[in-house]
Amino acid sequence: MTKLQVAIDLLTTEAALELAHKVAPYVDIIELGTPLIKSEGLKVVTAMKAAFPGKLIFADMKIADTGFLEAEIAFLAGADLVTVMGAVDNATIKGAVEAAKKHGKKVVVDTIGVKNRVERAQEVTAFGVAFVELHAGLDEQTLAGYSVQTLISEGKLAKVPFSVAGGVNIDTIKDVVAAGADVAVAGGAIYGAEDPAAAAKALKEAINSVTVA
Ligand SMILES: O=C(CO)[C@H](O)[C@H](O)COP(=O)(O)O
Repeated sequence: MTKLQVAIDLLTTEAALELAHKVAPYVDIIELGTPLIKSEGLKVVTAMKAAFPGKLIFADMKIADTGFLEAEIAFLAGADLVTVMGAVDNATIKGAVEAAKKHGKKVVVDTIGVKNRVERAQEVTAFGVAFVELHAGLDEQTLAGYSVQTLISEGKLAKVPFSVAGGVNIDTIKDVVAAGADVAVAGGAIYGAEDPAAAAKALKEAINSVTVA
């Protein structure tokens, strides 16, 4: 079953916790977005894990260097999953995976800016990462011609564990599930909704309505 991940791209711990309390019944993974972590520090990760010990806490660190060190500080703060950039040196990804093994946690590779996402997804999967995030960032999503369908097609081709992130919403989430994604990531479609709980519930129901062959 595809998991639903809420990406919290808000800027304060208070706002993040308030949103998480509304949507937690419908999501499997709570992501603390990169701007949130940069704004609040890793104490937001600690606060979220303390509030939701039964949820997977995803720290979107977007690690680009010192993979072991940066992954370890996020794991020690309470993260279950951390992101490392797919575009960086393999040594950084392998270092983060080593830290994950030491702490019994997981690494996700984020493919923002990667030219050949399918090939890179296959390469980094061999390093022992949990899954690869086929991802178009918030800036890329504003460019003319952007479509989340590109990421969905790449997921089908890659044949490795993957998530899709980049404007996933109620109109596209069933395609994400049908493509075999392990995780569907929704940020703006939840925190930007008038009723975030209703939006998260609808996304979860859409996931549940799809049976993957
Ligand atoms: O990691 C991110 C930006 O770098 C976002 O959290 C991710 O893209 C999901 O948010 P949205 O659904 O609004 O695109």
